[in-house]
Amino acid sequence: MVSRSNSVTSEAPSSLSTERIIIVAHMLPLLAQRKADDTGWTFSWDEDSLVLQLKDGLPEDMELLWPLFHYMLPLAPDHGGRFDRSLWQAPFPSSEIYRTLPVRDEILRALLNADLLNTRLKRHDTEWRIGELRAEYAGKTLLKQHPQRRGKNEASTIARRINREFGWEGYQPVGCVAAEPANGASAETARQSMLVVSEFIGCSPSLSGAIRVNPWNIETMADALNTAITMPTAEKHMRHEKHFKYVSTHDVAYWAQSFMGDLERTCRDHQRRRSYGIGFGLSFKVVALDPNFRKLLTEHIVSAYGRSQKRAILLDYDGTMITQTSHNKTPNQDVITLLNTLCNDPKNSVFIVSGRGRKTLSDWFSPCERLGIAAEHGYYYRRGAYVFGRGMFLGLGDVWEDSHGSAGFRWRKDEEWTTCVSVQDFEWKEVAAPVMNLYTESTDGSIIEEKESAIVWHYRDADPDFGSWQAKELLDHLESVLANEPVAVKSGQHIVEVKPQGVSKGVIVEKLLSMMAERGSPPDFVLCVGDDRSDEDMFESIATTMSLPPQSSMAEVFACTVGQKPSKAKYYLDDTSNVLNMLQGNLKKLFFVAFGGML
Ligand SMILES: O=P(O)(O)OC[C@H]1O[C@H](O[C@H]2O[C@H](CO)[C@@H](O)[C@H](O)[C@H]2O)[C@H](O)[C@@H](O)[C@@H]1O
Repeated sequence: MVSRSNSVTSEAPSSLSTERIIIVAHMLPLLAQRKADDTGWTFSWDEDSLVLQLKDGLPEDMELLWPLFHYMLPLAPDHGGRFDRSLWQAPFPSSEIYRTLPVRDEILRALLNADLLNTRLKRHDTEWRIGELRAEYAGKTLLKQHPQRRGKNEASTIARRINREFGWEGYQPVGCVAAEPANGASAETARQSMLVVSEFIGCSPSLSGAIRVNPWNIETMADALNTAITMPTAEKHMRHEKHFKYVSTHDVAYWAQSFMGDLERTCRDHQRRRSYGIGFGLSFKVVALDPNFRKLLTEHIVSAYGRSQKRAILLDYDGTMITQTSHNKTPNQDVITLLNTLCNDPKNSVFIVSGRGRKTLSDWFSPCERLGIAAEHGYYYRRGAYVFGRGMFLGLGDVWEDSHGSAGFRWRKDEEWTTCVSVQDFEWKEVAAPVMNLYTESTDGSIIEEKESAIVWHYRDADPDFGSWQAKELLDHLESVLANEPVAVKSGQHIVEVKPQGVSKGVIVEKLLSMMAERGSPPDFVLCVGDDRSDEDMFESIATTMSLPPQSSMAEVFACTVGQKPSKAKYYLDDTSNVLNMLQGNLKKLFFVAFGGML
């Protein structure tokens, strides 16, 4: 709280009597410093700032509260990053002001640590603004602009009634009101009352029959009042009915209940979850993870791997087999050798499941004879020749029998590509491309990649903040212009992609697993590793597919994300080198076991 100095601390203003508080300038930026003992914050401003000028004009018995708690409250969930029921309900500064705040990063980070955010105008802010508007309007403009309304005193009659009922000495909530002649305030009149609301108040979008105005534009405000007064009665009835229906079903109890319900739902799993602080400095964040979410260690997987006879190994490429930041994305010799070693085990069916194009992937993985590839998020996949038993050719995939008589299923690189869904119409590309071009023009460092089934906007080399800002805009823009097209607009690692509906890594993985089962080789071991949002579709689909027949009920499933983050996968590995080590570690351990510990 502030009294006569130009600094303020973050202690709660509990002793203040609300009648003596004046709220001002809640959009003014401050200098903020964390206290040396880390118990809170100190905020201050320049001697000649507007806050002090305002304070100087106050009567002696008034105190000035700069509503610091608007900014301090959000810092609360940041303390220790604990997940109590933290909720934040306070006005948020406009983006122009927010950008100038010295503590903007801390505020944002703390907000992200809250369980629920609800930003609405509080009552005292509204009152403060009403006060300003009253002074500005003083009831003059409607009558000046619409002289035909002069001499009619219905507005002031209603205003007097409301002021009598809701005002107090020195405070009159209504200076001028929009309404038809009161006619004895009958029920009939009430059913045709009109609303003129500020576009800035929270309920404005909910009241669809109201006339919305920018209250700072006196002329449009006057026009709106006039429109409200002169509107045909039938239309007023219709608008009133809408409002009546809405407010009688969405009353205070409804909002309170729905708000508390949201909070309950968000916090339901808190007792079970474990919170981790991840990262340093400004990239520090707290994530709440399922207690069963754990690091995938070789010992978790190696015995299941050893026991199994038909393994499906599904690997994403970018961010999983190669780091997202490396300039040269071509797989190195270690990756090729590892994949070949995996593929050469007749018990393994190994797939790369990637968003990349089929040409790139088949060039890169040409040394891997037996590797299955799903390209463009599974739109294309490469089928192998199907050989039943030893050497009998059937034409789809490759089933073999080893010396112990167990059957397997493998892919061959020289086979035809096929598509997982049939897409006839790519005309939407002509709508999407010009929109992407606009964003490429205005975002230095961004480029467009045209794939066979999809178009991708890349912004990895753009300014990081501006790039992700533009990506959000582009996503919205594309979703609206392509709303009636059979496409999905998705964001990924520094990309925004438009692809045909029904194409996802989840769909192709389901297809691959089902094909193995249909051909008599349901996998009894599934390992799936990926880092990106598109890989979450694989994790979800594996969980569903493997829980249903004809899949083996004994199958062991290891879905693993790269990076410790909320995921549908049960396991995580920290980075790509962890992934490669895990795969190599498995192979080494098995080799070691197979050769009686002679490695
Ligand atoms: O499914 P993935 O194997 O993870 O592939 C997804 C996308 O990979 C490519 O983009 C990625 O690499 C780019 C650099 O080569 C990088 O700028 C981008 O941020 C990465 O996401 C590919 O170009 C996309 O088409 C794939 O969807």
